[in-house]
Amino acid sequence: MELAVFNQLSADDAIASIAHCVAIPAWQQALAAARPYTSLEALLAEGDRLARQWQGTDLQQALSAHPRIGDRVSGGSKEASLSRGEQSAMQQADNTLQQAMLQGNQRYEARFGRVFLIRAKGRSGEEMLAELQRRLGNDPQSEQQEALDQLREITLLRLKESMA
Ligand SMILES: NC(=O)NC1=NC(=O)NC1=O
Repeated sequence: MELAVFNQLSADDAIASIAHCVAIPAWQQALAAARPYTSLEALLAEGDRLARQWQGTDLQQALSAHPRIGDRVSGGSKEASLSRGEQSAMQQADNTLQQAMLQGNQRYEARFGRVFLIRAKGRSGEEMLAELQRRLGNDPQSEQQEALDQLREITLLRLKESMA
């Protein structure tokens, strides 16, 4: 969408146009409320600033819209199609990698009590598995911060794409 179009939408339409970036209504509302933006850079900077305020509860809220890495992403929603694209590397993964990722995801969920979240775009399956193994060693506080950073990366990539 053109930035100029985004700037002049109604509040509800502006919120709806960026809702797929992350399932955190407060972020969507605040980003829409800070319009008009003079440039894409200004929009991305505000999206980043707002995302740096996220806490654990925001992470839980957002994870409802993020399928496990490697799971078949079903559904026709915009989020589901974005996830399928972002996680495309896992589609080519061989059985061994798929199994290792599934096992890693289950270990991660048992340890941290939530889905493992990683910015998948641009990463191979092997890279994501390595990151999963590394992060399994994190203490809960450090891991929450890493997950929040990854959520912010995914969100800003989606925001940038939607305004391209
Ligand atoms: N569990 C996940 O990390 N999911 C995802 N990462 C992405 O980059 N897109 C997703 O849906």
